[in-house]
Formats: sequence, structure tokens, C-alpha cells
Amino acid sequence: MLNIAGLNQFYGGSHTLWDVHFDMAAGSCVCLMGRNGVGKTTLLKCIMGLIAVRDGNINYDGAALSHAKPELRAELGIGYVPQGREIFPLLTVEENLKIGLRAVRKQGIKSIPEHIYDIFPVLKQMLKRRGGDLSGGQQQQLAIGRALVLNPKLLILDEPTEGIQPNIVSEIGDVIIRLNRTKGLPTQLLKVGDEAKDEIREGIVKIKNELGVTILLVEQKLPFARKVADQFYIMDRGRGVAAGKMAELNEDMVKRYLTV
Ligand SMILES: Nc1ncnc2c1ncn2[C@@H]1O[C@H](COP(=O)(O)OP(=O)(O)OP(=O)(O)O)[C@@H](O)[C@H]1O
Repeated sequence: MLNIAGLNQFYGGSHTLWDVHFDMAAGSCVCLMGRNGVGKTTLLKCIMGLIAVRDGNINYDGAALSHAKPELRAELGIGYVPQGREIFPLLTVEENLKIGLRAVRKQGIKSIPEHIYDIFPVLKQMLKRRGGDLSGGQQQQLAIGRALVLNPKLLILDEPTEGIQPNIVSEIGDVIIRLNRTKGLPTQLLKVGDEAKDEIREGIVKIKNELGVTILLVEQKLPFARKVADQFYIMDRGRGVAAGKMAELNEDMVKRYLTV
């Protein structure tokens, strides 16, 4: 789904990403790991077209992204929640969510999809509150909710648990798992609709629609990363140095590349 080859990036004269190769398959949940300053956010920003790439290729579902305008990502179904969340503090929750709608008008999505409130009920309760008055955890839910308005196929999250209290961290973990993994709900469940009440059938269709999102996240908290992701990709000093199934992430790699 996302394929990166030979990617190099510079901040002025400073060579930050070195010949990065990275592949992720549709349906996976990949955690981008590494110590502070190794280039994780920079890689995400390259994918999102927010900073220029010196050379190399970024391909998403057959589309070449390396030199494409940032807007193309939303059109292709790539949602992004940046580090620090970047919600609009003076706008209400509803207004923040509506900002996501601009990018999807072409797809005929004109109002905030109801399933966003199923996933984050707190947003419905707080629709008229200003973004800046929400707690850190609520702001993160708002930032993820805003990205979900796009109905993304690929959702990119940069440190979604940073600065958030532990109980909300685990809620956010559950949401990521729910978005990513419930794909493949048996189709016979849909067929029971003949006898089932409309409500139930609608609920199942909704769940099917909201799920199966491919996820790429940067995360420093190891237990969280192990819980939500099925693959890891480790960076060190601007280079990709290890990748594999999360179950294969061993103590040696943790010591070598992750612990401070
Ligand atoms: N706008 C910028 N201009 C110049 N150098 C930058 C800029 N942004 C980041 N850097 C540098 O590029 C390197 C990679 O930074 P990046 O933020 O991608 O790392 P990271 O792995 O995401 O770290 P963290 O976990 O701290 O966010 C660091 O040395 C950083 O100081």
C-alpha cells in the first residue's frame, strides 16, 4: 500500500534521512520506533508532503507522492494526526471536525459521519466547547476524530499518547486496535440481517465501514506499541535499521535502538 525507496531528505545542509526503504501492507498497523531525533517525524512529514524530499520515491496505492502537493494525500485517503495534535484552540469541537470536511466534499461527505461519535462519545458531549478548553486526551480524540472525517484508508499518527494521562492512553490504544483490526468481520453476520432488526444491521455495516484502516504510528511507549501494532520499523540516525513482526521485536533491539 505504501512503498518508500531510497528516500533522502535534508534540512538545509543537514542530511536527515539516509536512503530510507520502507514498505507497509494494506490492513497492517506499523509502529515507527527509535530514540528522539532519529527522523521519525521527518519521515512522516515527507510522506505527507509537508517538507521537500531530496530524492527517492514514495508510492501510495500506485500514486507517486514524493513531489505531489500535500492536498493529494487527503484525496487519496491518507489521514494525518501530527505530533502535538494541532487542533484549533479557539474553534469549537464541531468546527474543528468540520475543517476535515473540506477535503472530502468531492467524495460527497457533507456532514460529520455519525460513527465518529460512536468511537469518541466525548466529542458529541462537547461539540460546542472550544478545542482549547478540552483536556489533552480529549484534544487527541478530537485530532483523531478530525482525521477520521476523511474516511481514511491509511491513518498516520505521530505520538498519539504523548502527554496524555494513563487511562486515556489505554482508551486511545483500544480505538487504534478497533480501527485497524476488526476488519474481516464474518460476512454471514451481515446476512442475518433478514431477520435482524434494521438497527443491528446498520450497526454492523457501520462497524465494517469504519474498520480495516491501515495505521502507521510513531510511538515511544513500548508496551503501547506492542499492544496496538503488528509490525515495527526502527530508525536510528536517519536510517531504517530493523523491521519485522511486533512479536519478533527482541530485547537486543530494544537495548540497542530504543532505550535511553
Ligand atoms: N525544521 C527543522 N529544521 C532543522 N532540523 C530539524 C527540523 N526538524 C527536525 N530537525 C532535526 O532533524 C532530526 C530528526 O528530527 P525528527 O523530529 O524527525 O526526529 P524524531 O525521531 O521524530 O524525534 P522525536 O521523537 O524527538 O520527535 C533531529 O536532529 C532534529 O533536530
